[in-house]
Amino acid sequence: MIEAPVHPLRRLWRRAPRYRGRVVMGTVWAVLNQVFDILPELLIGVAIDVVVREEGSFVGQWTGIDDREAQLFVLAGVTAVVWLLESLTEYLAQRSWRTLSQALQHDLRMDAYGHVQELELAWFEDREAGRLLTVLNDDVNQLERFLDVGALQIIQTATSVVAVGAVFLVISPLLALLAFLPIPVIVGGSLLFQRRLEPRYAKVREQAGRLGGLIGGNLGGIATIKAFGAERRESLRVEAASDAYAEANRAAITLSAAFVPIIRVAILCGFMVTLVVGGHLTLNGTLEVGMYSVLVFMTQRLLWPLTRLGETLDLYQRGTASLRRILDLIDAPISVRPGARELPPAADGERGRAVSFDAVEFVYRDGDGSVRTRVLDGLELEVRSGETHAIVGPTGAGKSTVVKLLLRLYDAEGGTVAIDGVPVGELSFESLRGAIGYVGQDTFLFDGSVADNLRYGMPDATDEQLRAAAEAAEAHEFVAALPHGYDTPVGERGVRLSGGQRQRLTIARALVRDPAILVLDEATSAVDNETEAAIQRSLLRISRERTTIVIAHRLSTIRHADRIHVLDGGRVAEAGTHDELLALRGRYAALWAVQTGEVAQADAALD
Ligand SMILES: Nc1ncnc2c1ncn2[C@@H]1O[C@H](COP(=O)(O)OP(=O)(O)OP(=O)(O)O)[C@@H](O)[C@H]1O
Repeated sequence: MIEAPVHPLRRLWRRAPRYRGRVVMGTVWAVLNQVFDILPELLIGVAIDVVVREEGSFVGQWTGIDDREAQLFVLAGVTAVVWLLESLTEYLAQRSWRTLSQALQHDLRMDAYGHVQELELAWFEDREAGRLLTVLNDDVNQLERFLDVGALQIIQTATSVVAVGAVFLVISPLLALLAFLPIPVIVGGSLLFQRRLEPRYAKVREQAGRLGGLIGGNLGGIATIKAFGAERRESLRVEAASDAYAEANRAAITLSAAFVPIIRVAILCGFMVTLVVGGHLTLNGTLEVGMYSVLVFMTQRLLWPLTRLGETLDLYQRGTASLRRILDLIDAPISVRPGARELPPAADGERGRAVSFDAVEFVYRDGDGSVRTRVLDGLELEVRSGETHAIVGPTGAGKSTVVKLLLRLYDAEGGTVAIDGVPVGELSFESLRGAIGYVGQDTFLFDGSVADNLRYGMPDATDEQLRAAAEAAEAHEFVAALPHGYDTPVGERGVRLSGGQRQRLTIARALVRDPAILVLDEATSAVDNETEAAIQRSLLRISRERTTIVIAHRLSTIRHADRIHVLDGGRVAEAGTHDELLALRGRYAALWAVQTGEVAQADAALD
């Protein structure tokens, strides 16, 4: 049996018990406010009653005051008190709902963002960052609007229908029946509207997400767009997405705009019935004049707020559609969860940690679990503490994947990845990732100063530690020459620095934490010869004190490694020192011949 989906408001109610008291209080203020809001209209009827009925008036009987002038003063006093109470409860209701909506939108945004950060990398690969941004911003704002305005409107409308209905019933059950006749039509029509509007709003949100995703992606890749002269093409794509968004909105608006005029007709019928039938009853003496005027006013009170039902349902629709997306994001299951263990203290005199891959299997999968790419198939690899190992192999062999499994950016599907014998899955993320200094292919820097970026993995690092790390990565010299030294802003993603400078800073950033294991994934792939030589020199220095794993295409950079693993077909095809591998005359020897051969040919061409 398929379980019916739980309504998003119910899901919210269940997950936010700390807000329940505030929702109840906000509702109480809103109900009281509506009651005080209706009372002045009753008082108008009472005033007319004073003028028409002389001594026998309601106020006269109730207070025992005969003088009609005095009766009017009493009435004015009561009116003043009612108005004051109406204003006060209005203030309290508004304040309750608005502060509630602020607190809730903040919490939901933070819950969603916090949860998204916990999700594994594979989850992000199936989604566009811009779409997530839309949920975290637009959807949260939409919900805020509903709580600010819509929730209050719903409570107020419901209260006024019930309160006015009660007054009608007391005064004239016949007229109550007649005045209420349009209500089923209005409510039924509204619900019908709502049902037809819902898919249209879902489409609007969907298109907003697509548009956000496209623009976010384009702004991130603006340099590539410019380099390929693709501005016009991208403008057209954004235009198409923006058109689709406007079109989706148009479809929703066409329907929602028709709502109020249709409801007005129903209200007109109810109003005319009260006017004519009530007037008739008054003329033949069945109904007091004061009562008649109360009922005419009350019909307005009863039916007019229902014209807002369309707008309210609009807010409700948008709000719940957004809430569903936010809650779905918060409830997205996390599949790569941290363990609870800490790494045991390093053995005496050991500066590094041992790393091992034992029969490791790994497959990249699509969101539905189907195989996208089979990468590792029984990988065996061991790095002893303090040694420097290199992983080489043809492009796409799975070298980067190996280190991503070590960092647990993904989880292996079979076999064990371990540090000092402890499977990485059992370690807390702090312990695991705190032990590893990772320099990826993508030299991502954050908007901030050089020092901010260096401190990223260790916020309380001293200036001396930053400088030592920068020196080890041969970055100190160029940083010192920047206009503000370590305080120079690097720009978003480090755009104000050269590729080589960024590369050296990312190495320094990893070193600030003095990690037991240093992982360099193609750290010299995008740099000039001078930078490569600088990184080579610093590598020799920094790798002495820790375990180092280097992934490299240029074999010259890793020829001094303690051991080189040649990855092919999902496993280590050959392993040994540079000399041993050359002697083997296998894959490595062939790769080496190609690379050195190229150098020899280039040299020959230059001669
Ligand atoms: N997120 C991903 N989703 C699906 N397939 C992926 C993903 N990342 C990598 N792959 C695929 O997995 C294989 C191994 O990728 P990996 O990046 O580990 O290779 P590599 O040996 O580091 O390559 P290179 O030397 O080009 O950097 C490749 O075929 C790649 O296309």
